[in-house]
Amino acid sequence: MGIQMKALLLGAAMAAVACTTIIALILSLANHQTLDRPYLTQYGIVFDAGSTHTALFLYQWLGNKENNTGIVSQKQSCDVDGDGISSYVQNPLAAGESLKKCLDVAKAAIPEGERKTTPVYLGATAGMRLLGLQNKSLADSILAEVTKTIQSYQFDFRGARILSGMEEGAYGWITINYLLESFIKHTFEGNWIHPKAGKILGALDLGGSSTQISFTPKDPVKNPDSAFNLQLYGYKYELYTHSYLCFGKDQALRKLQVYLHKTAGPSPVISHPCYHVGYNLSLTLDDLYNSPCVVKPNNFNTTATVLFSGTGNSFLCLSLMEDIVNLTDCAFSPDCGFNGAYQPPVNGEFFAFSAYFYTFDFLGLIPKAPLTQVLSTIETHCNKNWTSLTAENPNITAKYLKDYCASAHYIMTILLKGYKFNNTWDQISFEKQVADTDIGWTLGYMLNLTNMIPSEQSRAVTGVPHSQWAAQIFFIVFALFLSLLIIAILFVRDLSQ
Ligand SMILES: Nc1ncnc2c1ncn2[C@@H]1O[C@H](COP(=O)(O)OP(=O)(O)O)[C@@H](O)[C@H]1O
Ligand SMILES: [Ca+2]
Repeated sequence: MGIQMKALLLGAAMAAVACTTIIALILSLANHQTLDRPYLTQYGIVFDAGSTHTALFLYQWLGNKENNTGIVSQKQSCDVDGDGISSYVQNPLAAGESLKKCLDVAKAAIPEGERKTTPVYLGATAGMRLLGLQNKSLADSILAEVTKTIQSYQFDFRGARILSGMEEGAYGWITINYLLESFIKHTFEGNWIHPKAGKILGALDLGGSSTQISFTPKDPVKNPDSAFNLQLYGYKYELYTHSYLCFGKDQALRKLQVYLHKTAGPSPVISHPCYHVGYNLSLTLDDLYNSPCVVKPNNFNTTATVLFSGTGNSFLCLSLMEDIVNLTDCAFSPDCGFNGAYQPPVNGEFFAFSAYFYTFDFLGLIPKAPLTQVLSTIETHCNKNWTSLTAENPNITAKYLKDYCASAHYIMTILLKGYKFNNTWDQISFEKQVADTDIGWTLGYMLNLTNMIPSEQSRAVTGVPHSQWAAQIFFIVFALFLSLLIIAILFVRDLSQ
């Protein structure tokens, strides 16, 4: 081949490489720009109206009119002052008022033009579930008041309602697996792939009034009351989920106080093995029995008081837990949780959040610790006297500090003996957040109600995140440079021959 022909071929090759690169760059830039323009950031708000307190979560994602499937993250959260909305039985109006501070925070965080299209949901959990069972009209009037307050803001209000226990469990499971990209994974090359089925995580949520367990069992769920079927990104999941009403941390510890009261003698001073030595708690019988989760004695004197006096006996505290958690009666044996509930054997890894996390975080056992260390840490903690415990933890409110010993033993009882993690303890991680987003049911709830998790895979393609766009550009430039280098080397070698 003549020198002229070689030069011509070389020129053509270089032009081809340059053209391809320019086209790829333009396509990449166009893709990047449609997704990264600030006005395409969309927002969504969910209130978690829990039994002990309400929190607002503000989510954001990049989206456009045609494709509402951007990657969702938490922009901000806000704690509502005061107790949960179910505590406003005497003054439902004030339940509505209590939300204003956080609604103002959200309003300030969302650009004015986006507020009208920002969906707002309020979901209430076990506190309102219990109130609804006791007095439906009172629960409805609280929901009506929170509705009025949210409607007075210029957001797109989409309703305030009480979630069922199954929904609460399933949405927590969706949140975790969405954040961990277990349903669909965004690869470096820009594709969405279905990760290995084995990487789906289970969810363990310990609230104040109820507790949920949700996971995909190895075998089909045998009890239809606990099966939750989902189709996400073209894949079907059969979830086992169960919510134990009245077995949240606070209601369980209330059951324990009532058990101690009912089994104690006539003395108004009752020993409490889960309370620290030196800690005393005085309660009227009205307060003690003021819960739909306990059975009131006949004709009791509501104004009489009892004094729970801490004895700091870790062993006794643990054994008492089996008096409030029924581990024996079950019609589905051996497929049982606790309290007679059906449960297939636990499967895979789990994230434990909410009060599971708070308790283990306080004890320094996060994200996971060997079982022997967990047991010895709990014992050491329970044996501390109240004076030294409060001195060691000046910034922790007594409201929580008094209960970490009892909560820890309650947690160990339901995890090891209730759900039967006794051989799979190392599969549980105690977590609060994934990718700066809180773990709870709220994100899963919003993703579901805004149809942001398509059931078919075809709609799953979303925007290209900035980091990936940068990587694409880098590779294109690098490929161009490499091609030119190779061509130049060939050319120089040819000339010198
Ligand atoms: N810092 C903390 N330390 C210990 N427990 C906490 C802390 N913050 C919250 N909790 C507990 O987390 C639980 C939250 O439950 P919540 O969501 O209000 O109820 P539910 O989910 O049953 O409606 C409560 O038991 C509360 O006491
Ligand atoms: Ca909760």
